Amino acid sequence: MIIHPVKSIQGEINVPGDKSISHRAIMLGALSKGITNIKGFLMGEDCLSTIRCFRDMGIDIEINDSLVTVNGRGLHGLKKPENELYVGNSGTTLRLMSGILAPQDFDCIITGDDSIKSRPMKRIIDPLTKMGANIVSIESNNKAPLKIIGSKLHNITHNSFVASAQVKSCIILASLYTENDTKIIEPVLSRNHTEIMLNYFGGNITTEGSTITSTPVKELYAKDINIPGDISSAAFFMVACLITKNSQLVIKNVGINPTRDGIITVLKAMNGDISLLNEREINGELVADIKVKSSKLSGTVIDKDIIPALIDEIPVIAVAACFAEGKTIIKDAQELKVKESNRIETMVTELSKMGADIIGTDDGMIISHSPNLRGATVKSYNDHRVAMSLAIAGLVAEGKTDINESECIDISFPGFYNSLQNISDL
Ligand SMILES: O=C(O)C1=C[C@@H](OP(=O)(O)O)[C@@H](O)[C@H](O)C1
Ligand SMILES: C=C(OP(=O)(O)O)C(=O)O
Repeated sequence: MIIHPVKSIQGEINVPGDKSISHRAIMLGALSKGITNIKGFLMGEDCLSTIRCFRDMGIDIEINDSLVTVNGRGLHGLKKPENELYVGNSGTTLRLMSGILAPQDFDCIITGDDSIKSRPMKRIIDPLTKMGANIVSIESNNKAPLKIIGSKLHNITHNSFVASAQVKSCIILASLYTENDTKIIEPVLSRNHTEIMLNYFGGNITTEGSTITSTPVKELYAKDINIPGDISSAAFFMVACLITKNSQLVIKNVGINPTRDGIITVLKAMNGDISLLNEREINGELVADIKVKSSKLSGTVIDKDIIPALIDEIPVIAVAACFAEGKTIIKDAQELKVKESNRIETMVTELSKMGADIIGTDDGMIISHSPNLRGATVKSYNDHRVAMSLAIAGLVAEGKTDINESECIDISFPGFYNSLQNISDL
């Protein structure tokens, strides 16, 4: 992908559907009795991987333009897949599905691409094993491929060492197949889309602080779902607009769930001119239009409790930080090292090539005011968020930015380049 500097960002856009909610809509639709119609589903590769896996387990899922219809077969309706389940690049698919597979009455193998095979799975193997699951890491390295031998599960109380919605959701989904309450205690409450959607489908999940209690129910019931735009995708345009002169943008219909809205809090703390319009609730999720204007940013400290609410946005926050007076310090974000790439290493390496003053630390980055970025040949390490963050930097760099391995953007944001063209002179 080639990016040239733009004069300004203007207009109104929609971003594709929320990735986390799209995965969950397929999974819970499949496990419910009846038909779930999904509007606003993200047709990105990760979510299509979730569809493929459920089709492989006998779930009839139709895609008609932008409408996805899941013919749910209830909690006990999945069939043994004929082949290995392949999740592609999607950590969410692998970790959430493991919770669904562990209590089935069949065995299967679940695997994915090279990036997936390098990501840690002990964090789900341990609690699932404590629940009575039989999971074998085939290479004995606590990573995928995993062989999951369906077993009878029981409830647990799990103190999670990491605020991870994938770990939490994996355990909640497994707990649907137990008899008593399961409790999960998180260090900080992570994104709660699973809890919201399960309750919407007739489940029984309660949350007090960062303790989640799942009370098993006999059956889930299908319901139609409207998925809002993904705040993680909107983040790229929010930053693009803030750092480009004479710009103003409205991003319509974006999910602003408080467990996801850290990007808004942080960009406002950096002096970003951001306002929320038309706030409303759809299927239990908060939604708004986000209005952004070019701003003179200042540095900030991002740490502790807010990290889970903006974990996927840190690569693009690093770009914003180059344009902020003073220093921006990002701490307590070790989780960045175990995403699609080591996002501390990859962002530091590639943004440095463009002239950013950025230093990697063990748990984050320190970025100093370095607004004179220059175009360069950079690469994404096949990490969609890295590719898109570098593209945003390219919009305000001098000269041409050539991003290698940019196809991975389709994982979460098909049409990203066209959207940029729609709001600028790119
Ligand atoms: O549950 C989810 O949908 C996700 C949770 C987060 O991962 P962790 O649970 O590993 O923090 C996030 O980074 C990922 O993009 C999506
Ligand atoms: C980390 C991400 O996704 P996943 O864990 O599902 O691969 C992401 O989309 O940034």
